[in-house]
Amino acid sequence: MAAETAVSKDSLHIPLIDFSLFTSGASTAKQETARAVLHGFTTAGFIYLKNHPIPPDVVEAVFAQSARFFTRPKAQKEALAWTTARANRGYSALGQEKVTQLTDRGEIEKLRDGVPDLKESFEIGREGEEGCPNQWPDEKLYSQPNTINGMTNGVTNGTSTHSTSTNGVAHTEAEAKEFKTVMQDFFSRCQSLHMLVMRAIALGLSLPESFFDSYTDTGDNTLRLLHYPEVSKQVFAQNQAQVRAGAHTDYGSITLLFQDGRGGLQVQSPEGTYVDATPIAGTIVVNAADLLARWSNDVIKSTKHRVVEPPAPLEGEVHPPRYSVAYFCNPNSEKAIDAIPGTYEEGVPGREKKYEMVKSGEYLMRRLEATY
Ligand SMILES: O=C(O)CCC(=O)C(=O)O
Ligand SMILES: [Fe+2]
Repeated sequence: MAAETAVSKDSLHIPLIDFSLFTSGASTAKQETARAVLHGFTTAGFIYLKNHPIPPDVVEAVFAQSARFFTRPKAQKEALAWTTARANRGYSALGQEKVTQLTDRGEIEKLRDGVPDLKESFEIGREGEEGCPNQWPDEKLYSQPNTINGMTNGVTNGTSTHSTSTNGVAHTEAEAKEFKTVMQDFFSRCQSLHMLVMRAIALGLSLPESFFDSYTDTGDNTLRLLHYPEVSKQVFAQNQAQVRAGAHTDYGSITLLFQDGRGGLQVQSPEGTYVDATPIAGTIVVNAADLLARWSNDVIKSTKHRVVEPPAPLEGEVHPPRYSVAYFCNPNSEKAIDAIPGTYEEGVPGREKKYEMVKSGEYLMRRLEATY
């Protein structure tokens, strides 16, 4: 059987799918798996994948590098700051981004001032995109000794052995290079997985398996490392509205979400309640996002989700930090996105095409500009 169940509550049923049956199964199993993937996206908007092509040690290395990155002194992280929606790369401090469904800037500002999200993040985009360099620590922090010398936190100024320290543990230039290597490798593995999941969707929709390939091969995607710092239980107790990340939908085609074991991710059920999307070791949570919902004439669902106080019983007063890694996939930015064949029928009431054609990159930019 292709699918077990990962989450089942309040009419929200998120399947747990053995993806190896799609990537290397016999043709019947492959077809069934493709249907299960599509079914998950047209009902819950979410699936969990196990036996996927990204090896556990690769994911572990990404989490280790991410945790280490966030221990860098604040001044260094700020030297790698996220700058513009067009670039969409770099570091965002706690409370800077408020993910929300609102598009009015004034309303977003008000929200942000009220209850900031308790998280910091670092975003990495496709390498080599004209005018949008990644904010790699080895390039930005170590190549110009003066930049780093001006910072408040300890830096050893040697000619070839620049290192930076937090809590006595040095961040070396070699380590910064290793960070880049690990993230670039992971980025391309996730890019390939995006293509595979889109192939499963194509097959599930009875389209040629390669239907989406020319939409997904550039890799105009964003890798986001997320750190939700440790937080006292009191913070949640004192403010009912306090969350680690506010309820939102994602913008692009799909998101690949890797979470640690802490918990706190919740998905909105058809009944409107928020249901725990409990971590399952070795799996990837994959959700459909807004542009894919639009592209599929809303056959596929982009479901709201959020990150709240972890549900696990807590010893002591402080919730430990939580780390997650989200890989936001988008159709190639220059592609025109118009309803997928078979998801609409002109002249059939309730089945008409609902949306105008939109350019992928322009759609994403509009959404990002409203968020930051
Ligand atoms: O940290 C998580 O588990 C979810 C993050 C998320 O939904 C996002 O960054 O869009
Ligand atoms: Fe999200």
